[in-house]
Order: sequence, then C-alpha cells, then structure tokens
Amino acid sequence: MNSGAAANLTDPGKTKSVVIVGGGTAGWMTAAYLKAAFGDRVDVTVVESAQIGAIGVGEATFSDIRHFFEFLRLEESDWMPACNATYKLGVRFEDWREPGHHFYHPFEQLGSVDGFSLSDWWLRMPQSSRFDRDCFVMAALCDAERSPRYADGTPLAQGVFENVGDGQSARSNIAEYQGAQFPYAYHFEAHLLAKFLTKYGTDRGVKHITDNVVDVALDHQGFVSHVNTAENGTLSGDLYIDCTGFRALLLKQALGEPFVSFQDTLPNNSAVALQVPMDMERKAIRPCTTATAQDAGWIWTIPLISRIGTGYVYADEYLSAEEAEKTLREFVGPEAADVQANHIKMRIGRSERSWVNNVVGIGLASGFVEPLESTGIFFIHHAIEQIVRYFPGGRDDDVRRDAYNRSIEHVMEGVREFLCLHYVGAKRADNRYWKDTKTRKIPDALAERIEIWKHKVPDSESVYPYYHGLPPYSYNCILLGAGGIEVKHSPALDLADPTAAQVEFDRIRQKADKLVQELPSQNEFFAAMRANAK
Ligand SMILES: Cc1cc2nc3c(=O)[nH]c(=O)nc-3n(C[C@H](O)[C@H](O)[C@H](O)COP(=O)(O)OP(=O)(O)OC[C@H]3O[C@@H](n4cnc5c(N)ncnc54)[C@H](O)[C@@H]3O)c2cc1C
Ligand SMILES: N[C@@H](Cc1c[nH]c2cc(Cl)ccc12)C(=O)O
Repeated sequence: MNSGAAANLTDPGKTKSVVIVGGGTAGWMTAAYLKAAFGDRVDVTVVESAQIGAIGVGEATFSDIRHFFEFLRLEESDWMPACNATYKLGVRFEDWREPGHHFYHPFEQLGSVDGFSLSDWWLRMPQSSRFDRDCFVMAALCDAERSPRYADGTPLAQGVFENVGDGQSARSNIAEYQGAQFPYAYHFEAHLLAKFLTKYGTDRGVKHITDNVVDVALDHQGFVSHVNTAENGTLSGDLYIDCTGFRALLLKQALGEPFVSFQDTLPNNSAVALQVPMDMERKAIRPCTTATAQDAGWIWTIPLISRIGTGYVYADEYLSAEEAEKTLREFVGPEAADVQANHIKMRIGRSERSWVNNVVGIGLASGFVEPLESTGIFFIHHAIEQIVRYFPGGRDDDVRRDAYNRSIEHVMEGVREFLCLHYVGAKRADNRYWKDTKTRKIPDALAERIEIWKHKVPDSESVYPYYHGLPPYSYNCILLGAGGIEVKHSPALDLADPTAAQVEFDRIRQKADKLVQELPSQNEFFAAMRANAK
C-alpha cells in the first residue's frame, strides 16, 4: 500500500501506483494489461467486494479482442478452455426485417470492383435476395454452422494471422492494426475471464484485496486522496480506476461527474438473462451470436461450451419484467425450466468525461450501450489501450486527459449511431415498439448520413468520422440486411461493364461452397480439441 503517493507522479523513475476498485471483467482486464505493459514499474492493487456481484451473462466480442490476448502473450489454448469459449464469425439478426428472415454482420471485409463497393454492385445486379450471402463467404459458413479452424487447428485464413502467437514479435493494438479484417471473434463467460485474469495478474504481482470500499476521500483539489475499505484500512495511489460497474462509485458518486444518457435514442434499458445448460454433443454450436427481434426488443443467444447464454433486452416503457421473463422462457424451451433468471437494469449512455482528476472509469462505470453488437468488452479493451497510451505523468496532465476523454467519447458516440441504424433501418414496424423506432429521435448527424446512404452506400467518407471500432462495411451489412431504408445503386454502374463484378460474385459463391465442404462444424472442432487434450 502506498500512502501519499500522489507526489511521485511528477517524479520520473519512481514506481507508479494504481488502485483499481472493482474486480469484474473491467477490473481484471485492466490489472492484467497494466502488468503486461509496465511490469514491476507499476504497482497495481485490485479491491473487489465479495458481496456485490459482477455482471456475467455469456458475452460475445469483437475480433479485435485478439490484440488483448496477444498483448498478454496468451494463446487461445491458454485461455479458451478456462472461459468456456467458442468462436464467433458474426452476428445473425433474425426477424428484424420480417418474420423468418435473417442476415449476418460477419467478420469479413466487403470487396470492391473497379472502384465501387461490392454492395453497390449488388444493388445494381443482385444475385439473390440475400445481400450477405452474395457478398460474404462468412454468411454461408454461419448458415452451415462451420468452425473458422480446420479439425487439425489450422485457421481459416492464414494470411491474416500475422504476428499472432510467436510470443516474441512486436505486439499490435486495435488502433494501430491496419491489416485485413480478422475472420472471427469469441463467445465466452466474462466472469470466467475475470477469474482467469485474477491468476494472471496476481502471478505477476497484482495485489488482490477482497473487501468493500465504503468511502472515497477527496483532497482540497478534488483529487481522490484515498479510499477506505471496511476491513483493510485505507488504500491510496497515484491513479484510481473505477471499475465498480453501473454504480460508478468514484466517478459518479464521489466526483459527481454527470452522465450523458442515450435513453432518448436507444430506449432498451433492461435485460433478463438465463444461463442454460446444454448438451453440446447433441445441439449445434452456432458460430455466431444470434439477435432475434421481439415485441419490445430482442433476444440474444450465445453458444458456449456446454451451455447457452441467452437473454431478452427490452425497453421497460413497453414491457414488464415478468412478461420479458415469460417470453424468454418460452423462447428457450424446457431446458431453462430449472434455471434462475437474472434481471438487470442497464444504465445506457456515457459519463460526460471518463477521466476526471486522478480517476478513470473503465467498463460499465464509464458507459454502456445495449449489447446488440457486443461492444461492452470492446469499450473496456479500447479504454485500457488508451489509458496506457495517455498514462498520466502528473496532476497537471490536462492535455492527455482531454485527448483520452475525446477518444472515449468518439467510440461511444460512434457506436450509438451504429446501433440507432439497426432500429431506424429495420423494416419491421408491426407494433407500437417497432413503429416508434421509425419516428424516435436519432442523432442529427446520423439522420444526415442516412440521406446520403440512400444514394451512395456507406463508405469511409460518409460514416461517423472518428475511430469507433466499426468499419464502413459494417454499416452496409445493417443497412442492406435490415431492409427498412431503400438504397439505390450509383448511376455510374448502369454505364459500367459488369463482367468483373460478376466474376467476383461467382468467386465468393464458389469459395463459400468449398469452405462449407472442407471445414468441420464447431461441434466437430471442439470434440477434436477435447480428444487431443486427453
Ligand atoms: C445484459 C448484458 C449483456 C451483455 N452482453 C455483452 C456482450 O455480449 N459482449 C460484451 O462485450 N459485453 C457485454 N456486456 C457487458 C459486459 O458484461 C461488461 O462490460 C463486463 O462484464 C464488465 O463489467 P464491469 O467489470 O464494468 O462491471 P461489473 O461486472 O458490474 O463489476 C463491478 C465490480 O465492482 C465491484 N464493486 C462494486 N462496488 C464496490 C465497492 N463498493 N467496493 C468494492 N468493490 C465494488 C463488484 O464486486 C464487481 O467486482 C453485457 C452487459 C449486460 C448488462
Ligand atoms: N473492429 C471490429 C469491427 C467489426 C467488423 N466486423 C464486425 C462484426 C461484428 Cl459482429 C462486430 C464487430 C465487427 C472487429 O474487427 O471486431
């Protein structure tokens, strides 16, 4: 424990001390990463309550999470079995356009032909009614429930696996990575990842205290001077990271930082979750997250090893908790009969600033949007990378603080626009909830962008202009998949020679057919892994 350590921020060469309050996924991802980044030159303490539980529902991620594991020098075989992890090739949206329809948001770059996006060509010459099947190989792999690795462990697209796993090469991070779209992400149990990283962190010197923080003390400048725990006295450090979840004990409760609610544009503020045991020998492990539209929101289905994580995300303005749980149980079927439901109130939006004085909020304490595009852990990962990049040198570090806060704001606001597009762009308008999605306020800039996209599919010139994790092709997937906004092809394509585009569509179909034949199902893949491990 360091007392009075605030002074050594201005004293280069001395160990810096960081106190992390909260030991959920955010707390332990941060602790582990700081140790991987700074080793013994940073003193890290994690204090977590034994009484206040962490959120863990069975999570899906961005593919970018691989940079996190790579930074920690961890291979899939080190952490995946410990977290019940499976592969994710994209999100499958069911019933967003109309009952029985589905489309994917896959981890695959959209091609271009003669300077025009393949989506533009597709509008001019659709090969079928399925934009995703015609333009992405991954859509067929998801439909056929394939694994992104062959049974011997060889990955699907060798070319994009550069820098992974030799343990020595330079480590990349999200913002720096300019390579091809990585072909898959993961599903895993976030609380098991937190447990795994507890060992990783404590093995590398992180101090772990199980106790409740009962009071946060501020000095005359409004900086945190120390926190008081119930049984372990006071803890103090140079920097405090608030990972206390929706409570935001330091950032909001102690420092009073205002919260910017997104509720006006994204009304879903509640969830009910179930962890359903499943015999995966008999049930297909779909290699994608499924988001099935419902009367007042949507249900997620996340296949894990030997269980399914599922839940109904809804707006309490339209549906009661009891009705949501009833609908979810009917959706899942008898397997869920003995499973207890977990009802969660979600605080949707962002802290006005995530870094205030010597407190940085990471995870739910900083901000959250409904999990429709699996952004929660991405927000954490991005924040951790940024705090390492902008690590404070002293109290008067306003420039660094402002830069950090801007980058967090951009990520959150960009994702807000992307999520709003799902609702305003969904063709479905069959009840009050879905009708309201067409008239509800959306960010002004998004409304302007949609007017452009009606005439020119989204590209890097027309999507949210700051880094927010989502490439322009993601917007094409939602716009053309959800089907509620009419989009026209570029008039130039009526004059252009379509031969090369036709060759590209044919190539995608042939490649998809070949891979569906060659790749094992996820069930076969994980069965082979288990057999090899014995
Ligand atoms: C319904 C739902 C679905 C989600 N789905 C996804 C998904 O698919 N993909 C994704 O990336 N993310 C998803 N998330 C988000 C993801 O689960 C969280 O981002 C992640 O678990 C991180 O949570 P956290 O660590 O910030 O907070 P929490 O898990 O709430 O942890 C808070 C920690 O603070 C501690 N604490 C609180 N008060 C005190 C105190 N006074 N003293 C000491 N300790 C204290 C608690 O003990 C706990 O350890 C979802 C979230 C929700 C709500
Ligand atoms: N940088 C993100 C962006 C991304 C690209 N495709 C998808 C698909 C889904 Cl479901 C989420 C996220 C993404 C990444 O590569 O993960």
